[in-house]
Amino acid sequence: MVPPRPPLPTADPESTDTVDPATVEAGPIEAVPIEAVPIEAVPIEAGPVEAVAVDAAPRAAEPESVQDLETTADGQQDVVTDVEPEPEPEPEPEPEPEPQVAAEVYQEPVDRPAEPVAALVTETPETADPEPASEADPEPAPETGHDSETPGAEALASTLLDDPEVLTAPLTAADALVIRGVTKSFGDARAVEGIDLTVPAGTFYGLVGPNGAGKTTTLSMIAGLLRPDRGTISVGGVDAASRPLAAKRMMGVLPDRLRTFDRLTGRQLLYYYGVLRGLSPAVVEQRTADLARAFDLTDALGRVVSDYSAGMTKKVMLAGAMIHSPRLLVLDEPFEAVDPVSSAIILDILSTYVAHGGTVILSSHGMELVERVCSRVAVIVAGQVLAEGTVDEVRGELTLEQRFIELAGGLSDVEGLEWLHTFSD
Ligand SMILES: Nc1ncnc2c1ncn2[C@@H]1O[C@H](COP(=O)(O)OP(=O)(O)OP(=O)(O)O)[C@@H](O)[C@H]1O
Repeated sequence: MVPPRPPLPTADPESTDTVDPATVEAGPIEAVPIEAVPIEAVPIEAGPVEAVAVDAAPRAAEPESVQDLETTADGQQDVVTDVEPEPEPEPEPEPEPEPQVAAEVYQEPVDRPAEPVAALVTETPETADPEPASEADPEPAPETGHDSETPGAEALASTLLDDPEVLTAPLTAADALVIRGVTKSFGDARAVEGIDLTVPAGTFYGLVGPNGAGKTTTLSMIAGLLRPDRGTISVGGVDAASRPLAAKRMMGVLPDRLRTFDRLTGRQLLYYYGVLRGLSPAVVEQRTADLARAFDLTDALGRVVSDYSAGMTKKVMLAGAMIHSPRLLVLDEPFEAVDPVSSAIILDILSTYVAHGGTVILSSHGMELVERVCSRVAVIVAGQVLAEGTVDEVRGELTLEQRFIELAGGLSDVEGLEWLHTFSD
């Protein structure tokens, strides 16, 4: 038998439990004092973070989240996180972060698992990288071997390459990068059409081509940011499709557009670049100081990256690409917007890095620069490699710029712009 329902409560004018809104007089709202609780920055121990593989998606539909699903060859989906984050929504008005927060990151270590990051870097057993995920580097901060205010490229390159993780890295292949038959379309538009490239280890390799030729698309596929429709990419002998984590671990990437967590300070950004790549906070701190001195960013480290100039942003992201001393640097337009002094320093650092066995593949529109520093070059036009080889082989009797213009189809017709000289005022 169903028990009888209790009567519904009726409004009692004397009661304080129920209130007739019509009878309530608005009173002043009292501010309630809130006890401030200090927010601790937590150093995160985590394995290396992989770049996101994004399927062919039109630019307009690029993902907003820093997390993306990476579908593996066997159809499994992995959640991976990108070192190069996607743009954040419009910044809300918020107090500027205190510069000392970054310092607290190092001073107040809290021994607790880094759930957010650990959860982001997952791999299904089917595609799991047989190598153990690199752990936080237990080594103390390495000696930098320099006392001067500005480290020389030699010292910096030695510091970066004198990393036990790198020395034990699995790269044994003579070729740092091998690309075969790689094709990529966006809808009906074929951006890259059956590209073959071979980049020997210890090479400074230049990718040149006119606007829209497919350079960024090619570099994005190498970096694991885009998935090729067809073809294979092998990094240091590791197939990037079947072992994406192992392949990405060997790379440092400067993506085409300067999208990053720009509400962090430069120091915080480099901290996360470092720890997400498995370095200990002490090593990150040391390398941050070295890189900041080299890139003339020391005074800017405490400022939020959104306040940086384009060149400064490029430099701090370049520093982030280098901080874990990768075998291969994949750099999209590293010198664009960078001043001549900084360009010279970056070139010096990269040249010394290459001289010590590192490999650089970069895209650039600076023919003179490519001609001067690159040992090999590929000219891409309309998604195809039209010339490849040593700089001497590619340019022949011409300058690289002349050869480039020739391969790109010559100078465009400037007829029809006579109206430009009529000066409407
Ligand atoms: N996400 C995308 N969605 C649609 N089309 C794209 C996308 N990315 C590139 N493309 C197209 O692919 C082609 C190659 O572009 P890509 O950015 O690789 O050229 P690029 O050689 O790097 O050019 P630039 O020198 O101007 O940077 C272009 O036609 C471009 O419009």
